[in-house]
Amino acid sequence: MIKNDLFLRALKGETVDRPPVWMMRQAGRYLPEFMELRKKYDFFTRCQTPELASEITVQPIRRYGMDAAILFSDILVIPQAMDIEVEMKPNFGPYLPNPIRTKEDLDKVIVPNIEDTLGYVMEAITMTKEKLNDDIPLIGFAGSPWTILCYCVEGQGSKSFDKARGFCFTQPELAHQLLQKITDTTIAYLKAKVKAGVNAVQVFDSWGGMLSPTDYQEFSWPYIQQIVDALKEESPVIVFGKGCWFALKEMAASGASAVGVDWTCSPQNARYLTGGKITLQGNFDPARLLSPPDKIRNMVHQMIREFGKDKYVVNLGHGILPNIPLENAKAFVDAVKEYQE
Ligand SMILES: Cc1c2[nH]c(c1CCC(=O)O)Cc1[nH]c(c(CCC(=O)O)c1C)Cc1[nH]c(c(CCC(=O)O)c1C)Cc1[nH]c(c(C)c1CCC(=O)O)C2
Repeated sequence: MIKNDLFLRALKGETVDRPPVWMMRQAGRYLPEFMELRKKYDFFTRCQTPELASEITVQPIRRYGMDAAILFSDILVIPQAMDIEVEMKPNFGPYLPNPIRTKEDLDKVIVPNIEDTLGYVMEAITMTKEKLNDDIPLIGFAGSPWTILCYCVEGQGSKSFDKARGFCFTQPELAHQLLQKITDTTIAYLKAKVKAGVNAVQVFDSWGGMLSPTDYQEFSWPYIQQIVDALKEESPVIVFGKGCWFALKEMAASGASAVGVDWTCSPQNARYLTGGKITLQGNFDPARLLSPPDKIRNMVHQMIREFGKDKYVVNLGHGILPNIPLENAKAFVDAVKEYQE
């Protein structure tokens, strides 16, 4: 039994005194105690060493007391496990030296055995659960197949992922084969995470908003739906798509427990588009955490009033920025905890 189960209750749509709060990318981005570890260990060493990954996961909890923890890892451990080389270059971000562009490239991509390739993630979950001591739930995550394809084809981050979209539109059969391999791997991976102890899973479709609504229905949504179908009996699933307000209706009807919203969609519009029944998560503009703490407090209270305190998880509309002052992140979490109707 989890002592503070506010987050899990909100995912079930139960009535709560105040909504739960956590922040996307809360682990490993802006905390000084994280920057210390970052100096000593490279990125994938941090991911692959359960002692480090679990420590980084609980750092923000110790400091701010969020209502849920998210496991420190990365969405790109999936292509890595599929035999696609992934590097994390300092001051550059992800770099995949052999991107997938042809049938020959695709044929080399495997659907791996999860225990053999990603067993270290399960060990990190076990160790994190021990550290959390059942105080709060632990969230596991994966990228959406489309978002993973973006990196596999582009070979690096991008403002518009033109090569990835071009690959889908010139070689759609190959694109669908790659998306299916990623989906099969992701389903096995998330099931293993649930078995290892995570209490909910979130699918990040960070680049879904790069697609037109029509192309989204072809290249992103069906694969997320497969993941929801495969996981929903075993765990609550949160679906988050950046820039995907046009897909909120499908997301709400998918069987997911909650739907993430970014800050370009108002709470009222998000409730309208999702039909008012499903739990929503979001949607504070991450750059708004640069406002003074008093302003943050007022804006958070306003946001809760607009979403409503029930069927709601307070979060940012995307990941926290690395340059957010510590007291501003604290003001965000505290504002939720002091909220009263
Ligand atoms: C698109 C995406 C990635 N990774 C992720 C996404 C989806 C969420 C989103 O849209 O923000 C998800 C992610 N990445 C990381 C987490 C861990 C948990 C957490 O941050 O709360 C999570 C949930 C650690 C990380 N992943 C990465 C870092 C920074 C690198 C480092 O610490 O050396 C961390 C802490 C590297 C990474 N990984 C990725 C990029 C683009 C980068 C470089 C830029 C950046 O800092 O975000 C891919």
